[in-house]
Amino acid sequence: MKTRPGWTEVLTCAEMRALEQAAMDSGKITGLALMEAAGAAVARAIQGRWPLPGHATVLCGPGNNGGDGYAVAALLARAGWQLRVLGLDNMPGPDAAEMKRRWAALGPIELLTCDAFRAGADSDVYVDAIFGTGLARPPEGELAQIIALLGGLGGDRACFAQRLVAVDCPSGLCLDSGAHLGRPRAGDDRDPHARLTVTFDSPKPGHFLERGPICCGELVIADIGLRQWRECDGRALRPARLIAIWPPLAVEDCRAAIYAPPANRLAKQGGHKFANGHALIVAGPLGQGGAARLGARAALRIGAGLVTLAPPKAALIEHLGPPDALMRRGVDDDEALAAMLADPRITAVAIGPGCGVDRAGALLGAVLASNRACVLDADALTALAARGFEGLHDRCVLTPHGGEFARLFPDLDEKLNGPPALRPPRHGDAAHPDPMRHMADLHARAEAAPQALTGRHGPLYSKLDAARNAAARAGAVVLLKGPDTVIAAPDGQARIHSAHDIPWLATAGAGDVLAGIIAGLLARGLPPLEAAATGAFLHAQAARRFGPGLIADDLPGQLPGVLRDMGL
Ligand SMILES: NC(=O)C1=CN([C@@H]2O[C@H](COP(=O)(O)OP(=O)(O)OC[C@H]3O[C@@H](n4cnc5c(N)ncnc54)[C@H](OP(=O)(O)O)[C@@H]3O)[C@@H](O)[C@H]2O)[C@@H](O)CC1
Ligand SMILES: Nc1ncnc2c1ncn2[C@@H]1O[C@H](COP(=O)(O)OP(=O)(O)O)[C@@H](O)[C@H]1O
Ligand SMILES: [K+]
Repeated sequence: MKTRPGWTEVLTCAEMRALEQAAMDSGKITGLALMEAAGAAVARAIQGRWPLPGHATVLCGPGNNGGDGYAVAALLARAGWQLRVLGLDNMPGPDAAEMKRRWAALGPIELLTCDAFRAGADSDVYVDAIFGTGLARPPEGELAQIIALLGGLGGDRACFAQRLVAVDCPSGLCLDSGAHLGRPRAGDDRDPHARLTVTFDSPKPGHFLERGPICCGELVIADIGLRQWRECDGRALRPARLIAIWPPLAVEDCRAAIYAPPANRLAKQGGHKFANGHALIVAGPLGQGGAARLGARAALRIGAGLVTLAPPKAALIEHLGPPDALMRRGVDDDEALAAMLADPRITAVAIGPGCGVDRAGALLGAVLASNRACVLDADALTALAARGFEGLHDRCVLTPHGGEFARLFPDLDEKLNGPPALRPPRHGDAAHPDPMRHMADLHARAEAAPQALTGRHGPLYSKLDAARNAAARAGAVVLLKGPDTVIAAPDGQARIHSAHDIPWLATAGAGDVLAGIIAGLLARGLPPLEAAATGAFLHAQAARRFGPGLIADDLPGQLPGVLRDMGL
């Protein structure tokens, strides 16, 4: 798969383990060196934010995450910090054991118990190195109570939130799903909230999904020496099936994507407006035209060469106002729509916003039969749920919010929102005898059957799993909305866009604008996955640029500024 520069690659926990194992097996890099680099990255991040040495409490768990903790403690102590280290009396793996031994030469290790933790003096910084990517089941007993203490149970939240530094993740967070194991999926007050999370090599899905962005605080992605190895020896391992759109890093990519010459066959018409495509936005009956108009305006602003709004003839009168650039044509039934779509210059269709379920159901067949790139949103999704997926193709983009997703894919929604389905105890991914082969197998399986990959990654069924399964089943791109928007293609490729920083985007009509932006990008010839992912990013950027107080009508007008801010 071609990865464009500027996108941040995301690795599942299994992929991360396989990568580390392959690097170690190559003989070019040792586990101890990786752990030293990980510890150094965390210590550096702490010293960058607390420049004067102070008092730190480091909580070390039973595995390699704990090993990182001992490494951090040793480095901070050497830098003049006063340390208090709490750990377990188990025998960790060899690298963590070595780090523990090194720390033990510098200072004591108290047993990690609730009482000991509570009894200690107040610290400037608390380092959470209890669990990282190896969390396999909900924390229990003493460790669960300590994690709850970190969450600020008893009104201490503010006390910890500003002082908690998480190694890889706040403990208890599942780095594949972004949910806390053993806690309500929506999160509760006991989830630890870090000021800062330092992760290694690549972010994991859980940093962006569900509770992840809320609980991780500032996210630092530290190179621990795997980058160089990956670029040389590890090329074949490129696990780029999953890519996050992360606003600061996506800019270059959007520039390429939007202003690359349209890939559609009309490109040969050079600078003609048709070279930028023609988007058709289907509208609904009289009195319900606002949603489609919002979409049409967005499609124009994002650069579709022409945009036609198609309400029933009787509703044309509702659309007499601006923008004058918008064309209007009455379409009463599927025959009229099919006749209109016989014009090959129409390069994309959006149907659903304000359409009415009956009208959407009546017109859906003509949209799909035209084989055009299309966005199916709102009422078209409800109609689709009743009609079934027949006729969908790989240039369709479905844009459900959670409720529409549940109507379309009730069983997947049940898995996502029902009682958490824990995977059996660890897969032993890292212990695979041939990690190179293992990574290749993971990806070969995903090529053959994308759904085979899901459920293997983490203890919990994630929003990413759900979107991938849905896309594979529908044979279309699925964009599952929310503060974390997941976009998945039938071949298993996926993107994540995190919009936790812009809660004001959750406003009536915002989804209609998104449908219009994606339709405009499709009309311009962007492939469906790129149109959906780039659209989600630009939509969110428009909301960021406007700020609180936003209503959906404000979004299209922000798009020129968003493009300008990106230097376009
Ligand atoms: N070389 C490398 O690989 C590098 C790794 N790095 C670091 O290692 C971290 C991953 O290390 P990890 O795989 O050892 O997992 P970790 O998160 O420490 O926890 C696993 C331990 O916890 C246990 N356990 C799990 N759930 C439990 C529960 N509910 N309650 C109680 N116990 C539970 C589990 O036991 P088990 O499931 O086998 O019974 C196991 O003992 C990663 O996040 C990064 O920080 C970096 O240094 C870079 C180099
Ligand atoms: N909490 C949130 N923070 C940021 N964005 C959100 C949040 N919740 C929803 N969104 C985004 O707001 C938009 C709402 O779309 P949708 O639910 O279709 O609304 P409507 O049907 O009113 O247009 C989507 O782009 C979604 O991803
Ligand atoms: K941790």
